[in-house]
Amino acid sequence: MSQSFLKILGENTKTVPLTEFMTLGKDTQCQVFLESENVADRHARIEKKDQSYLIRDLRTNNGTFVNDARVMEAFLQDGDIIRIGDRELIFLEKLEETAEFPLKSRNEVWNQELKNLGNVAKTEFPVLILGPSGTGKDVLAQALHENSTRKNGPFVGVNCSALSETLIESELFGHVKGSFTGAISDRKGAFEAARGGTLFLDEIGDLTYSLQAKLLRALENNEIRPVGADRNIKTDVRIIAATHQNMAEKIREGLFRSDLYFRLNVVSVTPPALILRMEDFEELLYGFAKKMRVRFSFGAIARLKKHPWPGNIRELKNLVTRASALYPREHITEEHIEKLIDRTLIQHVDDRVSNDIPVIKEIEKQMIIKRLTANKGNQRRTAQDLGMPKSTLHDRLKYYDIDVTAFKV
Ligand SMILES: Nc1ncnc2c1ncn2[C@@H]1O[C@H](COP(=O)(O)OP(=O)(O)OP(=O)(O)O)[C@@H](O)[C@H]1O
Repeated sequence: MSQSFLKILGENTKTVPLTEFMTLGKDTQCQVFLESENVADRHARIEKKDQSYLIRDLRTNNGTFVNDARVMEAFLQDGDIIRIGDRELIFLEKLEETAEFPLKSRNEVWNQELKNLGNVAKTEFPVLILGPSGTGKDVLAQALHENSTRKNGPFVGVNCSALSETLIESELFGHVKGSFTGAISDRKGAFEAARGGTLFLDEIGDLTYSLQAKLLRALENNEIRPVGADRNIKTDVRIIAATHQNMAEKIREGLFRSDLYFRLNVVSVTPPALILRMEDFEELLYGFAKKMRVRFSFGAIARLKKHPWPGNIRELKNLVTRASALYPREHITEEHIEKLIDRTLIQHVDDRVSNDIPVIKEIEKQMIIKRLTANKGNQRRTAQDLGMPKSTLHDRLKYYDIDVTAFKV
């Protein structure tokens, strides 16, 4: 029998290989340490019997559950869900093969998330892509589609902020002739157009409240009703949604329905701001420069690296496009850069970008917390992983009020 594993679900899901004999509980001596109030010190035991694994409850009050049935002992089968107190674990006979994902990063944290997306892509789960403008949410949505089992079906994108309420409703669900002024013939909506494929709902945070209710109904029942129609149509789409808005804030302000948010947010991913993944900067720059046939001097690149990139990858791409248009066949130097940098974004900090700043901070905070957790509070390794000097990490910890001792085990 090949190596079996236990996947411990939770905020920091981890997978541990099973040995001949393991105890599970909240005593730190347990091989599988489960920190939770409803878990007994020594709660259950898993032992290898012949070629199988047997789980035994250690006479606890709360009990041990396998696939929702309380058990005193049970042989485990691949995919069984074990519940102990409020912790859930999955028994895996072998690890799933990791599906490749075409997007990669030199930033270790982001690269790990991209790797996980290879597996996410293969599922039917909705994905919510959050984060600042220009970070590649659209690119990510397309990559998810192209690596899904629906890749031979259509990828249909709808920008939920671009049109009036009536037009968006018709854009999403379609309409029948005469249902509103201008509806001169029947029209299929995006749900229909994306049948068998992926529907990408961009700027979902801008969807009006009444359309949020209609979208929720469509997702819950897998059916839609075109505007003016008297019958529903079954749908067959995978949903990917994206927004640069701070959704927690929108929900708090009563502008976004939490029930729709939870439907969309089965898996969420936040591409980091460019400034937080500068390890990728040169590769991105060279990629754009090659396509647009411009060359940058070392001095120019050094100058570009000092720029804060509030418009993220889009801003970088635009700068290279501007360079190729303004200085064709020239070698771009530091002097050119001063003229090429888009100061409107830095000086006036337009509304979208200023709205993004809390999001950027939240992403940075979450990245720091993730690395501190993985490194058990080790600041040197955390700073190294995040590609920042230790002194910067200290400043950030103070700024975000993160207590490092909480991560030490
Ligand atoms: N990894 C990448 N490699 C190359 N180009 C990229 C990458 N990610 C994004 N881009 C380019 O950057 C630009 C912005 O990307 P995209 O439109 O996906 O961002 P976005 O986060 O969806 O922006 P918005 O929130 O404004 O819709 C696009 O021109 C895209 O082609």
